[in-house]
Amino acid sequence: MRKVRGKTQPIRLSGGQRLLESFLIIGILAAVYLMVALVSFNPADPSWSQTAWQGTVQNKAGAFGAMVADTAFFTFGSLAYPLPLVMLGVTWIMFRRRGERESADYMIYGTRLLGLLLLFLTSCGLADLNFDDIWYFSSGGVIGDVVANLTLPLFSLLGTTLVLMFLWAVGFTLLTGISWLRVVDGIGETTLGMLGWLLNRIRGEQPQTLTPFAADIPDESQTAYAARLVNNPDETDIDEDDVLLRRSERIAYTPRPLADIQVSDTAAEKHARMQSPQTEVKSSPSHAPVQSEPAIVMPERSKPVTASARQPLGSNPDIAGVTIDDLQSQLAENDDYSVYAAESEERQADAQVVSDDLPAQNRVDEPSIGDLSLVGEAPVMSEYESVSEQDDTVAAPDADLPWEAEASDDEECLDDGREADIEIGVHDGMSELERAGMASDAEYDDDADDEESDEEAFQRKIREAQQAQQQQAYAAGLDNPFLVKKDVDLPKPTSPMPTLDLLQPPSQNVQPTSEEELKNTARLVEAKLADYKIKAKVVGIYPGPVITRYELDLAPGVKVSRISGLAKDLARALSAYAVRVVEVIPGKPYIGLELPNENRETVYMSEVLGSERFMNMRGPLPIVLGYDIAGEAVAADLSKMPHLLVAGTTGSGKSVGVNVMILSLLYKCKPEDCRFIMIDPKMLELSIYEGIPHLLTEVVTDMKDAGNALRWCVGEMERRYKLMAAVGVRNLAGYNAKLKEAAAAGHPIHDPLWKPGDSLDEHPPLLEKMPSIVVIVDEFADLMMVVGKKVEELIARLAQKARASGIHLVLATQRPSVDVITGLIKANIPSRMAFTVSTKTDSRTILDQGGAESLLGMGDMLYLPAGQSHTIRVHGAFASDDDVHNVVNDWKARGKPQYIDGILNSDQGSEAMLPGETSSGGEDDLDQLFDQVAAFVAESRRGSVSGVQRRFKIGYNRAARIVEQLEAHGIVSPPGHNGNREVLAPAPAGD
Ligand SMILES: Nc1ncnc2c1ncn2[C@@H]1O[C@H](COP(=O)(O)OP(=O)(O)OP(=O)(O)O)[C@@H](O)[C@H]1O
Repeated sequence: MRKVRGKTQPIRLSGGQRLLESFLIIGILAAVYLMVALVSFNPADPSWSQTAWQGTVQNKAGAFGAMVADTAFFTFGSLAYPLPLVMLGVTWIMFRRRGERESADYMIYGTRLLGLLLLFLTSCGLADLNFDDIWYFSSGGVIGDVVANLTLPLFSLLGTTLVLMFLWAVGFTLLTGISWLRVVDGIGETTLGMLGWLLNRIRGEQPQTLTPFAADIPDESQTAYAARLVNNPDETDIDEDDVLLRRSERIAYTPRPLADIQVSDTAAEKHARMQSPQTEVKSSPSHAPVQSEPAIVMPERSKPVTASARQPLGSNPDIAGVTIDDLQSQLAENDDYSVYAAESEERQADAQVVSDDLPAQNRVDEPSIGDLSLVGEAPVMSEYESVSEQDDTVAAPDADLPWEAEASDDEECLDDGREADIEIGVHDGMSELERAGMASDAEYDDDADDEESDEEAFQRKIREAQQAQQQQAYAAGLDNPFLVKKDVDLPKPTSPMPTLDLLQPPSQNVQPTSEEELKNTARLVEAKLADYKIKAKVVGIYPGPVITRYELDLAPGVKVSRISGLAKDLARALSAYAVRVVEVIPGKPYIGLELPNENRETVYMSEVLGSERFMNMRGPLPIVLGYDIAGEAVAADLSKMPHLLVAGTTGSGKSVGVNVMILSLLYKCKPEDCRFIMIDPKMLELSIYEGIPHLLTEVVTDMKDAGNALRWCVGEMERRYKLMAAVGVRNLAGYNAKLKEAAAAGHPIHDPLWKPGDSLDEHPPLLEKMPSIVVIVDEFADLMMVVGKKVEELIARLAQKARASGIHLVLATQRPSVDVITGLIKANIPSRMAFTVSTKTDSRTILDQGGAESLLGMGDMLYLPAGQSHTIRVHGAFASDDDVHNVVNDWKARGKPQYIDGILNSDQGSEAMLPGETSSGGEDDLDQLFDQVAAFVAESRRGSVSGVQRRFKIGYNRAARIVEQLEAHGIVSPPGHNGNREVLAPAPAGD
């Protein structure tokens, strides 16, 4: 069954699907029945053409079966036998298409019908002419009789047979749409493949002697030395390392099938990827020795390829004409490839002269489309070739744009005019190669920097260790320098805000994909889609830091859903980790196919933070996310989101993503602009921020406190709303602007909500600037589990109203299930960020659409901005723990946090209470139900929270609080080992 892969079918079928499935079942039944009837046909049974009044019916399908079989034989003759198979085939085809709602193409239906008719008529006619009759039926049935009778007088027996055969072929094509040319191609290809295999096997058993420098050097058997060897066969003092002096059988090279050759993974993968149907024939093993001939320059030739040889096969003019001794001495002198690279320019010039003189077969040509099979030959490259290959890319100082430099050559070798149609994208006026090139130029400098910073870090640690030792160690073992907190003696930074040098500098060491490889992949994509009968043309290639997008122009009538369904098959066919299909590219009539790059670049946070886009952002809460597929920085404003849901499986890069957001805020916002409440059930991820002046309260790790913190936010939100109403503004920015304006005008605004007695002041205090508050919850599912439904209500309440009051939520979870990301939460949090998830359902839970299951992990994400339906693929920026530490220490040195005490208190005042909740605070403020619960507990002798919850129909939190109050009043004992509490109060009298 051709199931649409990657798509989970709905459990219940639609109306049409039900009918089709019933049709399938009935079709199978009818086919089986007909088969039984035909096979057990007995000419003596009563039927349309036979009369019998008595006796039992012999046909196993009964009297009806006998009639059916008789009719079938009468009509189609011996061709009645394949009828059940045809029936089965037709029902199966109809059934398997049940998921595809293709628009009715009457041309196709018409040709199919015509084809079927032709097939029937010609098959019956041919059977009638060529087969023996069965029983009393004509072998072609009545149809065959008619056809034969009509055509025989016109064409005679031979002519009729020929005409019918050709018409049969026409009918076949009309019905199935399979081209005979393809059939012929297929047969040819299989035959060639088998011949090649056979030849390979045969040749594999006969070792071949390959002679190096075949064109220039006389066969060694013709040399005087060889003659001496022949004369003195016992001579043993031959230099084993000398390729010319060794006996020819010592360097005998036995060609083996490619699969047997030990190759590096990369080479094997490349070979697999590059093998397109068109190139398979060309890559027949018979080419191998011929192609590898120029490469047999070194004795090391037959060694398996080493790591240094994992380079794409390309032109290699340097190697031509250089003698073995030259190369060996160079290698001995310069085992550092960079030195070799420095010399390559000079040698290139020399080599160019020499290579012009060389015989044609000794030159390695530019790889062209037809040479794709050569890629599989990578294992036969010598180390020298790969080194000089590196030279080609590394030592091209004056070629700014390597692709452009090679473009003219490439255009020449692409004789196929359509190549020019493919646009290889450079979105930002700066190609992928340029970026990587710049990064690799900077690499050497970076190395030096790295060394410096390592040294600095080391010395810093030593200093800290000494300081720690000087301090009185308050407990043995706790004076370990690695345990001591680092916030002592931090020098105060001089810059107003943290600088980018606190972050790891970008250092890319990634070989970008060549233009040729991209085009090859594009062709492969087209070929693979053609295998699935999808006609599409690659019209644009956009290489990015992590993936490359191929834009496809689909043939008219091809539905994009077919390609989406094939995502996994395509990934397999293209040997890719995952393929994501972008069904709609806004503003373009194409679809996108996103394939992971072979070499993935890391997106460093310092790069993205330093981007023009982020630098120029003016919003109140700017954050960076990473790079988009084209390598452009993606930045957003949290205040516009205004809340964000982050989800992805464990290890997908959520925490790094959240850290990047926090760091971006720390880079742009002062504590008076933005404050954080961080909730971290995992106790590891956000605790690192403890002590920065932006915190409103210490990082919350206890989930009960987390509930209180959210409650405080609700109270703060209500307070802010009242203030804004009193000041007459509609949002936080307006409020802050108005305060500033009033202060500048000499009329600072006093708190209009202040009442005497609220504080010890005589007059209402002045209103102060209100910062935005960002509430970050690192594992939201934990919070939901521990605190329960209340959290959902608090979050929903905050999410609905908090936007204007400048309170923003960032909720991260690794469990994107509907019990965590509930409808209520989803409806109120419009911005979503999905990292890799395991299933399409999870992706739908987060984004309301699939796609996140095809991401590549390590910060690869889909970002759905508020109010949009198109996701943006972003490769998340990477911030290491050291980066976070540095920025945190920088802020810690600038100031201490001023925590607000009440945030984690359970008594938040009436404003933070949810509907139906009552305030219950400290010891003196007993819950309204306290007396009743005390009476109940004393009477029932059970002091469990759940008992109180059930009896009084109250939430867990409140019940737990009341029970704690009972404990404080000595009515119940503290919980024992098993969590049960003993009732200490005496039972009521009369019990
Ligand atoms: N943007 C990125 N670039 C490169 N590597 C990344 C990126 N983001 C994450 N990683 C890598 O993935 C690893 C896991 O990331 P992270 O800890 O953020 O995952 P997580 O989803 O938070 O997992 P968990 O839920 O278990 O904490 C990181 O240690 C890092 O090596």
